[in-house]
Amino acid sequence: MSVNINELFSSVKIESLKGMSDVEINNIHFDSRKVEEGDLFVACRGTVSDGHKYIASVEEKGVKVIVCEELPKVTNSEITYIIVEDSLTVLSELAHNYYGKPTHDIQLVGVTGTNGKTTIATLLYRLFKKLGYKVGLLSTVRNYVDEKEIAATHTTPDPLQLNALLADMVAEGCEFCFMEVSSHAIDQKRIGALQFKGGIFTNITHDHLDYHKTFDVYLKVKKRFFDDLGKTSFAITNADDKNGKLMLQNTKAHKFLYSSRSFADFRCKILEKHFTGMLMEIDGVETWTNFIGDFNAHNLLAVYAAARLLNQEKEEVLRGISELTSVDGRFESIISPEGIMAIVDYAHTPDALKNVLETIEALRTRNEQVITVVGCGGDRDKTKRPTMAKISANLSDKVILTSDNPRSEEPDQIILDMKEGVDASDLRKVLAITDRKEAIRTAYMLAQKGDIILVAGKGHEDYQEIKGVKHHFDDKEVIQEIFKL
Ligand SMILES: CC(=O)N[C@H]1[C@@H](OP(=O)(O)OP(=O)(O)OC[C@H]2O[C@@H](n3ccc(=O)[nH]c3=O)[C@H](O)[C@@H]2O)O[C@H](CO)[C@@H](O)[C@@H]1O[C@H](C)C(=O)N[C@@H](C)C(=O)N[C@H](CCC(=O)O)C(=O)O
Ligand SMILES: Nc1ncnc2c1ncn2[C@@H]1O[C@H](COP(=O)(O)OP(=O)(O)OP(=O)(O)O)[C@@H](O)[C@H]1O
Ligand SMILES: N[C@H](CCC[C@H](N)C(=O)O)C(=O)O
Ligand SMILES: [Mg+2]
Repeated sequence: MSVNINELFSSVKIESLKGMSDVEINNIHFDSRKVEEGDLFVACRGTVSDGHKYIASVEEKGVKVIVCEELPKVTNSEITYIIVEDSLTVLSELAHNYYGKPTHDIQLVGVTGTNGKTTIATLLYRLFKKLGYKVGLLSTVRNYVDEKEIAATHTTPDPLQLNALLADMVAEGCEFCFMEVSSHAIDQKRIGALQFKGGIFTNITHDHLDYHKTFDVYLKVKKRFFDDLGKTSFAITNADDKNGKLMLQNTKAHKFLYSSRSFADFRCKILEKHFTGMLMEIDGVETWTNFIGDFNAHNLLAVYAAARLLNQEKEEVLRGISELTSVDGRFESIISPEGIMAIVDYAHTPDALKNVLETIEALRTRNEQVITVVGCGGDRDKTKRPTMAKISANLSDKVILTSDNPRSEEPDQIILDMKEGVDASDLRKVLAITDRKEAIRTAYMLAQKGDIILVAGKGHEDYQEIKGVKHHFDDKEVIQEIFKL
């Protein structure tokens, strides 16, 4: 596709320009390795490197236009240089323009928060499919352009992939798209130019402090998503989260609260809890749901609120919600022939782990043991390691500390970092087995009929990244093999 740069920059603030202003380009790239002759390159400053360092290499490849924050010392007269204040912001605008401003033709709803994004976005996608619409989904687990599945590499894709997917959805006739908005995506302006019909806030607890450094910065980054919503959008927040209301403090959007308490615009109550589901009262109507855990009651209420604000009929929405089932790797249970229950859950933050273990605790009927198998990812927030081990030991009868995705780190060191957090009185409950499969096998050997094994942290993931290499690994597959199912 060839595009004139005047069209491409129609909505973009340019600081200065050197070279021709009327040029046609083929593609936009922010990675020098992908640039081909006739393309436009946006030099972005990143967390590890700086795109400005690769300007010479894209010039050699025959790039036509370079967008940068500062001119290189030596410029090439055949190239147009466009100087901008912030390349990342401009990249997202160019991507949106290049793909025909897709969010002007689809109702886009973003979900942000530490936990619950995949659950809510996926359930909204499934609900709207049930309601008869063509729908798009952008999530950690997978992306969908209506029924066409596209593998996901990030929770929120980069601006080029993101807008290409949205344009695909528009071309396919999708009326709605539900997407996860990660804090990294807000900070890196991946979603910069998108026009959202609505935003949903789930909760904010400890995660990603490796990237954001402090909780306060993390909070402000999340809030920016709501600050930037337009006047005709809606913003829905969890009033039961300590920072729920703060998120909407400066938004121009119409504000709505969801909560288990009576003052909220959207309310729910849990009437009964079972291992197979919960009987809830949602907006005054008794509704059976196939989910368990107070956190899932909040997730379902957020789904309900968004569907209602997107003008869907109350009864149809509630009927649809009662038919929904759990999302891949989120509280999925597998029972062994002798009656041992394994639960696979993507809990990879302290709050998620606490919620899942408290949910299990609330459902325990006899003296079953709870055995938790858990690890923490390498090259990510190290400060959550001791807390996750402490929570596991506090709320389980036995804990096997193991590997998650160690990435480039030493697996045993991650386990040691975790173990530091275990209370002295709980140490006797804790084993350390580096190999995740062996850890799950040991949990099975320690378990008896009726016991519950929680395998936390990897959920839907089908790989384990050790020393930078991804190996096939799927918690559910491993459990099925060990259970001889
Ligand atoms: C830390 C982080 O988020 N990094 C993301 C960021 O990369 P970066 O800009 O920091 O990359 P960089 O290596 O510093 O390079 C700077 C610039 O130089 C360019 N470059 C670099 C090398 C080269 O040879 N040529 C070249 O042009 C790069 O393309 C880039 O534009 O921008 C890239 C494009 O959007 C992302 O792919 C990349 O995600 C990395 C791979 C990643 O692992 N991110 C994770 C942490 C992430 O984003 N996670 C969240 C989920 C979190 C949650 O669950 O809540 C997500 O949304 O997936
Ligand atoms: N509303 C919630 N509040 C707290 N914990 C939750 C909530 N919903 C889900 N969880 C827990 O968090 C885990 C991750 O849920 P989910 O994948 O929906 O979150 P996410 O926000 O998409 O995570 P990620 O940041 O990795 O994309 C679940 O497996 C469950 O343990
Ligand atoms: N979206 C999360 C995924 C963590 C999943 C866990 N299995 C790990 O690898 O650390 C993150 O980027 O922190
Ligand atoms: Mg997710």
